[in-house]
Amino acid sequence: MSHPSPRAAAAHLLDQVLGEHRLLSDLLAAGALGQLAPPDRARAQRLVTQTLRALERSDKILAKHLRKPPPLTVQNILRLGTVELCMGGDAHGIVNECVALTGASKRFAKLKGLVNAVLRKVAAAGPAEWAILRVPHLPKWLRAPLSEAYGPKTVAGFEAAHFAGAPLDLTPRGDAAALAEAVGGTVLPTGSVRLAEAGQVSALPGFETGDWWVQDAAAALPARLLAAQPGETVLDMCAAPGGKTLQLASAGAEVTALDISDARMARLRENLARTGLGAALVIGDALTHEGRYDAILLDAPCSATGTIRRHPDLPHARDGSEIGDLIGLQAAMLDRALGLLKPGGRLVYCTCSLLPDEGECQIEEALARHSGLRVDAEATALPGVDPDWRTEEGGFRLRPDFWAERGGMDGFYMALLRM
Ligand SMILES: C[S@@+](CC[C@H](N)C(=O)[O-])C[C@H]1O[C@@H](n2cnc3c(N)ncnc32)[C@H](O)[C@@H]1O
Repeated sequence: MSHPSPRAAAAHLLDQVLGEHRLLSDLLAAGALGQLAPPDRARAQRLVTQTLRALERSDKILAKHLRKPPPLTVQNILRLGTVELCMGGDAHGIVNECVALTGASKRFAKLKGLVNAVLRKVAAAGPAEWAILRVPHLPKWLRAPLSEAYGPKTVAGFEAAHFAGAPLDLTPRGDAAALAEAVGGTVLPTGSVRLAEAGQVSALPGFETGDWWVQDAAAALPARLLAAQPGETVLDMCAAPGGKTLQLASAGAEVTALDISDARMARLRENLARTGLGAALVIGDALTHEGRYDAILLDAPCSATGTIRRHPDLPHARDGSEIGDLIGLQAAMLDRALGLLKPGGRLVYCTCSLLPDEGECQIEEALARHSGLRVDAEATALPGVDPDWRTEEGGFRLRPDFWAERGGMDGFYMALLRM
């Protein structure tokens, strides 16, 4: 059986993201690139993410050469080819394969000539036009609420960070400096280790022995804020795939890792096995979970709008219509979690969202609902954390435009609550 080329696989993924509004992470987890060898898989993934990041630019360039948009599949082949051509790819190979991809389908074969003619024009003039086009904007459903919350200048900074993509961050299990030396990375002020180029993660030194795990520097901070102590009982309430569970377990806490998704829990199990760390795994609903804990980490399901650097499909696959339900779920989970704390217990609430409705506002509203609840603002004075990141209600807000010179960070909100 012949395997698809990385370009063919990337074009098919674009069809599913842009036509069926599927998330790339779901498609990949379901084995969308399973037929490809690891280097081809990495190449297909790179092609699709760079095309999604630059969609606005490619559409602008293509619009000059098309009287009306072709069917989505052909449009996606053209987008893929345009982005590759404008980013310095080999014109001959790109044009030929895009024409062949169009011809591979009976339905679209008649458009081979169009694809050939358009991409030849793009190859000639596209790269110069590309260089002067603006940084792609977020779609309106997200740009409007972000502009209202942060102002248009800050949102432009987010967009620049999204367009630049993300480096690879590792959370060390032991000494950060030793890990940085072993993998050729740098130690960030908050203790994560950053590599400019991801490469093949499983080939990095210390992968097999579980000396580190992949986790954005921003995502590593909620567990540091909770500061679990050896022997404490800690519930990681929405745990999978488990970056934060690993941090809590490596601090010596007795961790219960709860998540509703069987498939995501399987990844948590693999991560624990690789690192040799221990946690009790429970597949279940946070809203009905019982127990009593010294500390709880609630990394609630959210719009994930803080992770667009890494997931450029999200603004295109989503339209914001699910956010209202997510906000309701987050508040219900927060209330449930507070009821599971032992007297004097503490809870970190966090979301990888840029929307204040899923962060700052959740805390303000929880404080209004629960008398005796307070935010521990002093706890945000963690090593490497910039005081400017602190927010009025006592938590902190991380943004993709922070640390721009170092390669940015994911957007995140977090606060430590005490009963
Ligand atoms: C933001 S992710 C968690 C990421 C994780 N904490 C980490 O650091 O790797 C949110 C998780 O919430 C889980 N989830 C969604 N609804 C849930 C529910 N009702 N009960 C428990 N888990 C739920 C999802 O399956 C998802 O894994």
